[in-house]
Amino acid sequence: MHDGFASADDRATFIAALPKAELHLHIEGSLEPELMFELAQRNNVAIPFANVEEVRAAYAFSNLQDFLDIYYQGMGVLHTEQDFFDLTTAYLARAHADAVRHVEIFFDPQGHTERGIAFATVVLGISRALDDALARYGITSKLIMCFLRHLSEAEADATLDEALPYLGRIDGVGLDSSEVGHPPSKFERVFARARSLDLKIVAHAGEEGPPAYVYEALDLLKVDRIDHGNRSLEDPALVARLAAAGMTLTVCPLSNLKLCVVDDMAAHPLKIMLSARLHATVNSDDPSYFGGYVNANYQAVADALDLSKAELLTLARNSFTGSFLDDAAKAKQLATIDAYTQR
Ligand code: HPA
Ligand SMILES: [Zn+2]
Repeated sequence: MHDGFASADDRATFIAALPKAELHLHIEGSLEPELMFELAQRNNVAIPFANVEEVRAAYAFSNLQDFLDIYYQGMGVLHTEQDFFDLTTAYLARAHADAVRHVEIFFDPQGHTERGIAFATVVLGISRALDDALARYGITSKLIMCFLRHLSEAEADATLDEALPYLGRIDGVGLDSSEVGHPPSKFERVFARARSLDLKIVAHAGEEGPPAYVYEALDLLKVDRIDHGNRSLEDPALVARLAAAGMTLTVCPLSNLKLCVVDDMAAHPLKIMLSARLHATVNSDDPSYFGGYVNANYQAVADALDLSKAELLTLARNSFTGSFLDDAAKAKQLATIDAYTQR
């Protein structure tokens, strides 16, 4: 019935402990309603919800912008270094429970500096939690600073200036927020500067935006990975190019469903991506808002698309090969997958 598995339960058990990396996770999107209330109280911030149930009920989105409006409002409860530490620590405990061995975390500094929170407060809180997770769980990490694409390139440039003292802890830069109307070309110069600083480069492209935005991410920003990339499938030449380049796509199934990028999980393109030899990975994006952490994402697509053991192993392997770990660390992680398969 399920290729490589005796039953659906057997597959769920396999997914639960499968060693994996998460490469597309906005730390602000892991803010659970319970912590939102706790921090609102701690920092004396008013929130327009009476209880956790009201917050969850507000998480019904018909597109990316619907979500972003509530996401930027939610992050308003984060004020102190301890808040960012607590947020990141809570995510890492969930990641550990999902057999995540390596994480590459996005953060949105402009969502905080715009509100008067110091850049240092954000980076120091997040990175202290990342250091703790290495000691506590052995989870390794990279940190990726995203520019908000609805803001100007000059503002992104100023944010890169603010990051300069912290480049020892920041591994890459990304591009997120409202995609349509804000093509990668708008940020060509600031990404060139980031490359000159030896930062890794990623960009959200082809989530709601057209294939042309994916081409721009490749040709103008010179990305090392594409975040989402779903709409690449509309352009066979682009698919062939991404496959030939071994370009990793960080795909987010529950996000795609909640933001109506797909109408139904059964219509999710993940299996088509794998058949086209695209280096797809599975990730949670904003797990608190989209209804599940990384294993829930694997499980949802596995059920809807009846993924085989071989496909699940490919996804987990892709998560390490597409990571920014060095070759020795990648080899070590891939060996843990081989050992897992042979149990
Ligand atoms: O899925 C996303 N897309 C664009 N911007 C975002 N910021 C947080 N999540 C997202
Ligand atoms: Zn994202």
